[in-house]
Amino acid sequence: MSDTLFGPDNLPYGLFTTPDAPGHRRLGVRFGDDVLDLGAAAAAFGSLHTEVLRAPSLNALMAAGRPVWQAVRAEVRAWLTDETHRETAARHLLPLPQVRLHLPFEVADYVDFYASEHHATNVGRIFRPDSEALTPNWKHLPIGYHGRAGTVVVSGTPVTRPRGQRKPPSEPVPAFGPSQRLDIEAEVGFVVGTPSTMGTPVGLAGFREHVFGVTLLNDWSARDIQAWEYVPLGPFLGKSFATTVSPWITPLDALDAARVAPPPRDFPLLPYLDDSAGGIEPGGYDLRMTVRLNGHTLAEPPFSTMYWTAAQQLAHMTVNGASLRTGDLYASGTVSGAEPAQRGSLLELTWGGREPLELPDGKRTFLEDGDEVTLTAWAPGPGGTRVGLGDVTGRVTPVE
Ligand SMILES: O=C(O)/C=C/C(=O)CC(=O)CC(=O)O
Ligand SMILES: [Ca+2]
Ligand SMILES: [Mg+2]
Repeated sequence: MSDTLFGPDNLPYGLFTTPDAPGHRRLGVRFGDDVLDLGAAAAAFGSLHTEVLRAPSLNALMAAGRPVWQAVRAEVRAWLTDETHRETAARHLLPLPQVRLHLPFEVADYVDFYASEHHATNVGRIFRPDSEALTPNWKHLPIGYHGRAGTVVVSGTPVTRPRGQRKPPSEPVPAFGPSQRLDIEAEVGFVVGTPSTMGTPVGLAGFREHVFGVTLLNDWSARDIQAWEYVPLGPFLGKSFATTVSPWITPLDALDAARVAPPPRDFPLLPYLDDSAGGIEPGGYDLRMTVRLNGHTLAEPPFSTMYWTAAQQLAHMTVNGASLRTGDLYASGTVSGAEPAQRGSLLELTWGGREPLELPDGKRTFLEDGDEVTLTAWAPGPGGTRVGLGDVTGRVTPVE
């Protein structure tokens, strides 16, 4: 078990059904290549938290708050690892191939940030070659936009090629049709558990109290639709057709050994974003991501290079008094490192489609029908172990 990505220091949460009871959604914890049926195990062990663990989504546990998250995590770990409990727990373990995984929580609001300096610089150069790559606000606040919560889907859900308006600069009027520049964005999503009160901002120190866990996320993006529609209000239909998340939500506590300081800041930050003061935990996470297209590795984006941290994004998102709801999902923004092989989108990897990638199955700029994209990631765990994030996969299907 020591070299698994899903050992006793990880224990991510998911939601599953079995073929004999397809309508009965059950919470599970991944352990190696098995799923622990949480509700059944909780009842067998007489857990105080049986009710939230028998709920048909993660929202009840997420809303219960950090003390309950910590208590449940300690219990589950004991069930799976203590000699006295293992026999009982084994009765509630199911092999992964025998279950179907579902979107594990009800998404409330969905927000996407733009926090990689390398990504933002690359996109600025590609989309706005005649302007400064970074806008004047970029290093003073984490830029974000509101996405579409209802089209967040679980890994494995097919993604239909979106249709829309597109207008290359060379054309006088827009045309309508299937996107010809369908892209991916390799991101990390943060899932809010504990809600907050309207009018009361959540400071940097509130991150651990409010954020339940982490998921990999693919922010599918139609670059031709996006480039024509986004001025002046930002991304809209170019991104709202689908966003894929992992079926496994990794608890923040599983990523403690992966915490790192973010890159040095180029400007002093306003107090509500300033994490250089004493007493604030390092806000970065050392997550090593891989992007694959039809099995070929395209890039290895390093999350540790993100300029803005998830704690700063949460503080910014609430500084105006906006409240948090259980199930709010906010994404980091595309993760791109300094090296070309660390870029988290095809837009950057092919420099706007001008430099096709040479793959074993031919040249590639943007996604073709039938393409399958997979994001994976792991983080350093305690004592030299590794903590895996759940994979995020999606295949592009043609539009009728
Ligand atoms: O700079 C732009 O015009 C647009 C950038 C994006 O694609 C928005 C986005 O999703 C941000 C990100 O993933 O980092
Ligand atoms: Ca994005
Ligand atoms: Mg999206």
